[in-house]
Amino acid sequence: MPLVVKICGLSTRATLDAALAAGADMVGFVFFAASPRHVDLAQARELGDATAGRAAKVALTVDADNALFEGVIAALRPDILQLHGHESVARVAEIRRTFGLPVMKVLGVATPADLAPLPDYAAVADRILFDARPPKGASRPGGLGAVFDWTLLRDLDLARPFMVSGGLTADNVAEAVRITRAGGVDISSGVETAPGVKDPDLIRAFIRAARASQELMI
Ligand SMILES: O=C(O)c1ccccc1N[C@@H]1O[C@H](COP(=O)(O)O)[C@@H](O)[C@H]1O
Repeated sequence: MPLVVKICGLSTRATLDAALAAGADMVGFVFFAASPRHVDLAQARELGDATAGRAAKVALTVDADNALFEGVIAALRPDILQLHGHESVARVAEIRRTFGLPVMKVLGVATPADLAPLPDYAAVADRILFDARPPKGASRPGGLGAVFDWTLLRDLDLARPFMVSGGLTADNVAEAVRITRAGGVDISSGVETAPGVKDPDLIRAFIRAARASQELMI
């Protein structure tokens, strides 16, 4: 299976176009006001229209209520909902049922204990995304450029597709894929020159390195 490459936190037409032209499989848009990558609904509509079938659109939310989902879905028309907060297993199932869209639940990882809820989430989510668990008091639960110990995912036996994120760059993505055998990779900070400022050259370099990492595994 080809590696799924997601570029997240896109907020301008130029960087979205760079990600699409470079062959991103998924493009992510952040709906979380405290994030430097937050987009409003008008931006989401414009960026969503520009994506138009060239990649899967992912709406990233953090403990969102149904009203926010309704607005985001109407504006962006996402293909996947990324749940990056403390959504319970029941809430994940409810979101999936209510909005009729695939959901990708994020699990923050720092120690083996963080993987304990994995079977329950895997039973209700379409896809799992592993990210570094944010430090206490962090201003946001992701997009911090923090790496976790990928060996915690070694030999993972999961009945769902899973992706890895957290501090990925063009330089370390091959190692992350080699250790975790993830089916996909997701990046935000590692393709930026400052928080929220995406760089087309870094986007291209990351996608190239991610694709090359898979060739190394065959
Ligand atoms: O990008 C953000 O600001 C953000 C805000 C709230 C939740 C998640 C966020 N980002 C996601 O975190 C992971 C890892 O990002 P990074 O590559 O370490 O910067 C990724 O899914 C981002 O989209």
